[in-house]
Formats: sequence, C-alpha cells, structure tokens
Amino acid sequence: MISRGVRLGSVFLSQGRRLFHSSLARNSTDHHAELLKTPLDKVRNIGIIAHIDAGKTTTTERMLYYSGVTGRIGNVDEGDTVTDYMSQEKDRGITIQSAAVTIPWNKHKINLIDTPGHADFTFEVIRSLRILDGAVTIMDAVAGVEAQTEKVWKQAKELNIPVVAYINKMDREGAGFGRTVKEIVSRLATRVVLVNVPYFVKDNSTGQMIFEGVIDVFDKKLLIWNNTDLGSDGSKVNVIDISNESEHPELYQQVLECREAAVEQLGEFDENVINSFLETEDYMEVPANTLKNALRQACISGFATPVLCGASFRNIGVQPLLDAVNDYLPSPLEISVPEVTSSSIHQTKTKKRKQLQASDTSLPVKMDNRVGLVVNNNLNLMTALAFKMISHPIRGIMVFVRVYSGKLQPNSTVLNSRTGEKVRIGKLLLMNADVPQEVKYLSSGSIGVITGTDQIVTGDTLIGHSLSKNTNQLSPKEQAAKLLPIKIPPPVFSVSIEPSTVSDNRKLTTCLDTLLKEDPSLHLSYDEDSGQNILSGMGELHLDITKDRLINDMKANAEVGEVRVTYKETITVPTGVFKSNTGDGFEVELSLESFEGPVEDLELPDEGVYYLEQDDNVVIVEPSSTPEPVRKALNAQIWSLPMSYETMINGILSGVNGALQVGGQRAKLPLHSIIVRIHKWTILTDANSISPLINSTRTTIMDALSSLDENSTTLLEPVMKVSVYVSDQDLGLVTQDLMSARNAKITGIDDEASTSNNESLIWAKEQAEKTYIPHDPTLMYMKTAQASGNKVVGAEAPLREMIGYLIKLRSLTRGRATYDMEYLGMERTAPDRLRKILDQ
Ligand SMILES: Nc1nc2c(ncn2[C@@H]2O[C@H](COP(=O)(O)OP(=O)(O)OP(=O)(O)O)[C@@H](O)[C@H]2O)c(=O)[nH]1
Repeated sequence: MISRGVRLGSVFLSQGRRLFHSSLARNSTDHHAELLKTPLDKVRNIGIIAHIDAGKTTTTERMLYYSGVTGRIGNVDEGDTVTDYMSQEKDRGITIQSAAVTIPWNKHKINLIDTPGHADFTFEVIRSLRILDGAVTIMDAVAGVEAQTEKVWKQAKELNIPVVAYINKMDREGAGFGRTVKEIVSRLATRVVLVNVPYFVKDNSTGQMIFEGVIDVFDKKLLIWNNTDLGSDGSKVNVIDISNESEHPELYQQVLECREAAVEQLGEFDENVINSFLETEDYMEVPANTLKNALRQACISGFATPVLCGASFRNIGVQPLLDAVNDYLPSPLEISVPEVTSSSIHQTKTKKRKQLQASDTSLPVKMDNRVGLVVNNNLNLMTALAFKMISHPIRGIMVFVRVYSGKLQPNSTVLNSRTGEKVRIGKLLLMNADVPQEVKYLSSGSIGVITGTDQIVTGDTLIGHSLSKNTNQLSPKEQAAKLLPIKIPPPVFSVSIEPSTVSDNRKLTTCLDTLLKEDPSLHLSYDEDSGQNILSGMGELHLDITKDRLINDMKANAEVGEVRVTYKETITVPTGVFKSNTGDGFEVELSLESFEGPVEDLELPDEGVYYLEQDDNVVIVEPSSTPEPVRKALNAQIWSLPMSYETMINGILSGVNGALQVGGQRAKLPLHSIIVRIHKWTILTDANSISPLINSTRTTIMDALSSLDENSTTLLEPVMKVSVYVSDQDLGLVTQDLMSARNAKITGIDDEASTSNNESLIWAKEQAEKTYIPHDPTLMYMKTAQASGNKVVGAEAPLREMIGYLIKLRSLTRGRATYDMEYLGMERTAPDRLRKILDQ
C-alpha cells in the first residue's frame, strides 16, 4: 500500500494548448484555420459510447476544458454542459442527441461525438458509429460492464471500430478497477492491455482508500492530480518518475507486473515487442514507444483493447485519455473500408447482409483501401455520408455529413445517389456542439454541416467533384456510388396524436414532418378507423421527449394519447396475381406473399431485390418483367428514355410502400414481412412522370389485399430478448413469473456472464482467467449494482407483457434483481393472444 508523502516531481501544465479561455471558440477564424490545416494522419473521428450515466458528458466537458476550447468546466447536474444543450437534456440531466465537438490536443484534431446512453436513443448511437473511426467506451467502476455497454460494444465491433476503454468513477466507494477489467475481458470478449492503473492513498483518519491519480505503465510515471497546492481544476498534473526501484519499490513492482502482462500480450501480436524484450530480458527496459506502437496496431486491428482509468468528475485521468485517443485510435487514413456499392440497378446483384435495410441491391465496385472509395481511381471524387439532419430555428435545415474522400465545396452541386437528384449545397459549417463556424471546404475525414438544402435525408450518399462545382465530370458509375445505408431500428411503442382544434392541424403536420426528418427512428402512420395519426418510437422516454419537443419547443397544439405497443399485420396465405387497370399508361402485374423470421435469413434471388425501409417488406422485380423498350435502353450506349431506370423503380417502390402502410384487412395496421413480386410491367416510352407508376402499383396491391378475408391475415407483435440478473434464491420465483404472467419463453439460465455465443463465451472466460489484474485495494467494499445477480435468466417475451416489469421484478426479489431487454423481432401472435389484443 502506498502512503501519503511520496516525493513530488516537477509540476507541468496540461499538454493541450489553452487556445480560448472565456467561452467556446465562437467564429474564431484562427482556431478554424488551424484545425483545417491539421494533416489527415493527425485527425481522430471518435465517439464516446457507454451505458447511461457512466460519465460520457462529464468526461467530454473535461476534454473541452483541458484542450482550451472552453474556459470553465460545465456540470451535468447543473445543466450547463456544452454537449447537452437541448432544454430536455438540461432538464433531465441526460444526453438525448449526439453532439459533435472539435478538440485540439497535442497537434491533433479530435472530432468527438458525445452519444446518448439510454436504450431509447440507440439510433443516435448507431448513426454516429457509422461515421466514426474509433470510440472511447466509458464504464462506471462500481457498476462494471453494464447491459448498454455490451450493446454499444457489439455495435462498434460489427462496424470494426477500434475502442479504448476508460474505467471512470474510480473515486466512488466500491470502485473496482481489477474487477471491471476482468469483466471487460469476460463479457466483451476482448484481450486488454493496461495503459494506466489507479493510484490510491490511504486516509489515515478514516482508513479509506482515496483515488488520487494513475500509474502510467509505459512511461513509468506516477501522475497525481488531487494535491490541494495545485488547485482543483485538474489542469495541472504532478508527474513523478518511478523507474527507480529503490526510490519507489511498491510502485516499481506494480509497473513491472503491468509491463510483464503488456509485453506478453503484445508479444503475441508484434514480434518487435518480443525482440526488444529479448535484448535485455527485462520488462522494464522495453521502450515505451515499442509498446505504444504495438498497442496502436493491436487496437486498430481489434486484437486488444487499451484500458485506462480515472474519475472525470474529480478531474482525474482525462488528459491521459486524450493522449490515448491520439496514440491508439486510427486516423481516417487507417480505417477499414466503409462498404461502397454502385446502384446501377439493371445489373444488380443482391448481397445478403445482416445490416442491410434500405433499397440497396447493388454491385460492389472498386474500393480504395485507405479513404473509403475511389471509383475508377478518380482521386477528385468527393464522397460523403449524411448521418443526421436537424431543423434549426435560425439556421434552417442542417445536414451533418462525414466526408470520406475528396473535398466538399460550399455553393457547389453534388449528386444524391439515392434519388439521382442534383443537390445545391449552401454554406458549409464545422460545429462545436451548437456553435457553428463557416468553413471554405470540408476535406476527407471531416465531419461538418451542409446548409441550404432539404433534398438530403439521413443515410444518403453524396457524390461530387473536388475541383469542380458541378457534377458534369462524374461517370455514370461514380454517380451511382453509395455508402452502406444506416440501419434504422423498428419503432415498438406508439401514441395517438391529434390537433387540439381543426385550425391547429396545419401547424401540427409541419412540426411532425420536421421531427420525422430529424429522427428516422420516429414513424408516423394514420389510423383510418379512429382518424388519428399514430406516432411510433423506440420507447416510452423517446416518445415522451418527442411530445415535449412538439408541444413545448415547437408550440404545436396537440392531444397526445397514452403510450402503447406497436402492432403490425401480415398475410398468412399468398394472393393470386393481380393486374392493374388504371389505364394511365403504366401497367403492372404482381402478387403478395409473406414470410416468418428475420428478413436477413430469406433466400432471395441474385437480382432485382429491393428492401423497403419500413417493416421488413421486400419487393422482387423479376428480371424477366422489364419491358422491352426499357431493356433496349439499358443495353444502349446512351440512355434514350425521358425517365431514368432508377426513377421508374423508385416509383414502383413508392407505390408498394404506400399501399402496405395503409394496412391490412384485419385491423388496418401497416403490413410487415411481405414479399411483393412484380411479374410484369409496361410503360409508355414517352412517360415522364412517376405518378402513374405509384398510383397503379398502389391500387393493384390494395386490390390484392382486399381479395383476402379476415382469417387470411394476422397480427405481429414485438418480442424482446430479456436478461434478468437474479440470485439463486430468487431464481424460481422470477422464472415462474416470466413464464406464467409474461408469456415468456425461457431460453437459458446461465452464470452471470453474457457474451453473445458459447464459443466466444468459453474463449472469453479462459482469457479472463489468464489476464493479469492488479489488486483492488478497494475490494473491501461490495459492488452495489447488480450485486445480487449471480444468475442470468434469458427469455423471449412479448413487449406488451414487459411493460412495468421493473416494479414487479423489484417487488418479487425485494429490490435485488435487475433486468435489461432488447428488441428481437416481430412475431405472429398466437390465436388466443390475437383475440385479447384485438379486443383491447
Ligand atoms: N463520483 C463520480 N461521479 C461521476 C463521475 N463522472 C460522472 N459522474 C456523475 O455521474 C452522473 C452521470 O454523468 P454524465 O456525464 O451525465 O453521464 P453520461 O454517461 O453522459 O449520461 P447519459 O448521457 O445520460 O447517458 C452525473 O451525476 C455525474 O456527476 C466520477 O468520476 N465520479
């Protein structure tokens, strides 16, 4: 144990340059010019992801302060942080929307996104992860690895995003660094390398261990913050060299053990580490740079996770975390390639992708392995992905984009490869939370904002030319390039929404339209029976915040009903082939069928498959259905018809979507899990409007649907994957309640550890056994969160039966058990449940 009174070394200022002391860098051209000049290898596009309340916003505030972007540290509990700037965020002390800030640190530019932790805002996390190159995951040292940590970790790993782990709240009673490290290995199934470990000092009067700093394993230094002489904002760090064993025997021993573990772990990955060790056979002599370089590559390739610790609220440990972002997370030049496709629809080849959702049936084209994509090696090709859109009361529509290659110029024209339309770009901005800076261009690797257009939605790919302000020089293949679209999770809760009076209708419609464009995880449908609009979202909190924004911020006069579960309809028998008879120049022959299980598991043909954005519906345009004139035009050198092929197909898809959203025969609910087959279509060669395509397709589907009687349709309801953390003594009661009162199917009862599959679970457990973990001097305190749970009950249950479950679970187990759940899919309801649901 280390007692107070170690000799203190020299005092130094934090490494960041204190550029701006009084406020955010408002319109500072110097600041902006400096950031724009940062070479790409010194740019980091990262996100902070974690379970709710782990300390993401608190840590981001310190990062902004130590780098000099802000002059004071904001506090979540007082509602004055930079990134939680929405009124709902300030009032509730939680992050709702991801905010982007730019942090200069040691000649690097860190573009950082603070994401929400609550499961209802998962879409915010998903869309942010899509455009990030790396992430910091923050854990609460008392709670350890929590449910949402596992979820966001999995999402990051699916996208090959390297992660640095930061164990926060080391100052709390019951904090366990070693225990949390072990959980990282066993639950997240990763190898770890400890970059720093906690340093405690015993308070002789209370006997308590006080967290005062961190031990830097590679540089063999002790960093102390909490010395009262040094002030308390944490910007000054006391650095003590601990490389001399006789001066600091205990600290030396601690570093030696950590270095031994690091050398052994990294040696498996990089032989430079082994060679360097063999030169002296002394773990303390392996140069810090050799270890850091190896860990950088190990982290980027997903071999191991660097782990650090701190207590952001107490201003301890944040500067080393910023260093770690620069040291271990990739620049835009080092990222794995975002998937790029060309949507030349007539040559489509469907790739079965778990993540795929939008109508993206496309041919992979040549990709550059550094900057995302270069079609035909055109280095001037600009590609950007729109990942977020907000409607600002003063600045108008703001579209957030990540540029993957080339340069995006203001006042230029780019192509939206989803719609095929040319889009006029206005000003370009860099954002620091809600403070904009106008810029002369956005270069590859940048995250910025486009203004002046409403022709872009979340998930669109923009294609342009870096040198020219128009799109004339782009080849057809380049024009059709697309980055993989962003998956939108299905909304499972709904509320009815009506204008308070007839005259409030127009304003309500406009406000809802804005909210839906901003947040694609919201969905609006119309219930013909009740004449009400139905707004659906990810959860009760999501809808509550939306209501708050609608009524309090946007001042819409509306009546919002109670939150209820979203149901869908599907057909149980296929329809015959139906032919349109609208006589408006477009004819179509189609049939409908349905499927069970996830859409990703469907065996589909190689060509002509389109996934609709909503409700897991699929359209198959049979290749033989293409009309002769269109086929001829596709094979010709120059396109000869007034409308492009993409536009025609989009017309058909809109018609399908429109009809399926109107609802089925049973309860007029939107249809789900439907396959629409287009057997034949014809179009006049001089047709130049898509309305007939939309109308004919729509009415033909409605005819097909109305040919089915009520008994040929059924309801689908959301089913959740539930994990209940419970002690042995409560196990029986909890499983009994799940099965009888909640209609749940028990899928397994395990020891508390929940990696996704057995193989990785076994690997992770073995790995955890052999991972070096420093002794926790705080182990005398019990872990409070989830302390009771040493069993995990896995179950699948209808969402409807899980509403209010926490209260029931707490009362069954006297507050000892906890649970979490995530959306599994829509399932057909059993006949007895169907009646019950319809009656209600
Ligand atoms: N004791 C202690 N409390 C902390 C620390 N860091 C954050 N907190 C507190 O934890 C609570 C949550 O902090 P936030 O920064 O809002 O956490 P978050 O992860 O951003 O939360 P969401 O965005 O809502 O998911 C606040 O009350 C903080 O003051 C820490 O190092 N020690």
